[in-house]
Amino acid sequence: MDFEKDNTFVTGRLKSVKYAFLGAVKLITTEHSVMVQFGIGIAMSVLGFIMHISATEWLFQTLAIGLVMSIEGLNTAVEKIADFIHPQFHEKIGFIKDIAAGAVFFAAMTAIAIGALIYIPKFI
Ligand SMILES: Nc1ncnc2c1ncn2[C@@H]1O[C@H](COP(=O)(O)OP(=O)(O)OP(=O)(O)O)[C@@H](O)[C@H]1O
Repeated sequence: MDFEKDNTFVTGRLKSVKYAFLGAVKLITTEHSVMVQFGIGIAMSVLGFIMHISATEWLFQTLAIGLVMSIEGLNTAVEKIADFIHPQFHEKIGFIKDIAAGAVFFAAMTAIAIGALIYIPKFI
């Protein structure tokens, strides 16, 4: 069955936002890795309120949470495409999945560094 694209400017954009929101809900409710990242994001936000972090610290923390969840979502999409186009073992599929996971690693290390810079001085 062909997918009919809505090319109207206003309704087309509104539908894109709706599909994007539904996609975010699908990510959070079906993907364990995204559930974990979402849970960590909520926990860090609660900690931010408890520790009364500054506006600048909120900016960096919010960016870090968004960065990790976005890259994790894209990594999940890459994994799904890879499994769809080639479910069997293939060296190149392994390489593609590894480098997509590597992108999550960069984002996660950045978030850990930001978290450490914000909270370690408050605990020592
Ligand atoms: N079809 C395949 N061919 C070759 N290697 C694969 C294949 N599928 C997975 N792998 C290897 O296994 C690793 C994990 O793949 P998988 O799809 O389970 O990702 P994951 O990060 O564990 O998934 P999830 O995010 O769902 O927990 C990949 O990074 C890759 O090295």
